[in-house]
Amino acid sequence: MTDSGRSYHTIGDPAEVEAETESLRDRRAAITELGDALRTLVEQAAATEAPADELRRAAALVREATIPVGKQQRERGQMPTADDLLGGVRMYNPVCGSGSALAPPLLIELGAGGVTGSCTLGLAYEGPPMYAHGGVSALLLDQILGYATSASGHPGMTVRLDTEYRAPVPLQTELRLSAEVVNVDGRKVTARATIATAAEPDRELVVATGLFIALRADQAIRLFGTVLHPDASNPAVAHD
Ligand SMILES: CCCCCCCCCCCC(=O)SCCNC(=O)CCNC(=O)[C@H](O)C(C)(C)COP(=O)(O)OP(=O)(O)OC[C@H]1O[C@@H](n2cnc3c(N)ncnc32)[C@H](O)[C@@H]1OP(=O)(O)O
Repeated sequence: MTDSGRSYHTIGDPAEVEAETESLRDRRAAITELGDALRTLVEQAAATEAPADELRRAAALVREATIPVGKQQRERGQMPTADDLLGGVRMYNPVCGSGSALAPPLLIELGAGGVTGSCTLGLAYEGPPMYAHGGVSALLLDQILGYATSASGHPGMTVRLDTEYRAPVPLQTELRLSAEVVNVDGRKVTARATIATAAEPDRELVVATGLFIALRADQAIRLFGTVLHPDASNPAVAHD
């Protein structure tokens, strides 16, 4: 991989490939390190009771931190160079990505017949006092439903998400999510997912049913062509 990280699917000397792999691993570790620091910042900023002068000092430090991070930015049509779209590596996914300050992150594992997830939501995700915002629950559920449909061999896009809030989701509490595909009808895939606490995994706090539609080839190309099929029109592809 080049230092700029623009191309790591290279074929060549094994030693060089190993070095590239190590470089990619190191960059992903650094992205995760920054993500961890940002998550701590976001959580502490949501919980802070510090006085105004301390908050202004912190704001100045954060503004300074944006300088090195902002130096090399990608465009919308470019995948992050640390990602592996087909391999399922999405470093900045806002639910699972270890590089995303927005992601709790949700850790997802593939299991027999479905997928399970775990995370703990801090005060930054608060909706009703002490409990998670309902939109955050829907976000987690949409993601794990998407994983379940993909893992079953029927990837698609969400066209409908029905969410039933049975009890509030507590913050600062280890959560367990699970999802499984319940029906496949041509391009339409239906899956069910739940949120519970780790302490009471059978007590369903939020239950969602998602309808996913598998994209036709022409739709996939129309929506994602530049990133799925890199060519000369794709600014994400290095031509140097
Ligand atoms: C391991 C790695 C993991 C990786 C895991 C990654 C997980 C990511 C999870 C995140 C998922 C997302 O957020 S996805 C982002 C949010 N979703 C979107 O932006 C999707 C926006 N929607 C669309 O672009 C479009 O609806 C398409 C392209 C998906 C489908 O369009 P289409 O092909 O024209 O579909 P269309 O003919 O209208 O409908 C096909 C069939 O579905 C039905 N249908 C369509 N919409 C609905 C609906 N809302 N409610 C009920 N039924 C519907 C129609 O009646 C029809 O049934 P019949 O007549 O055939 O019976």
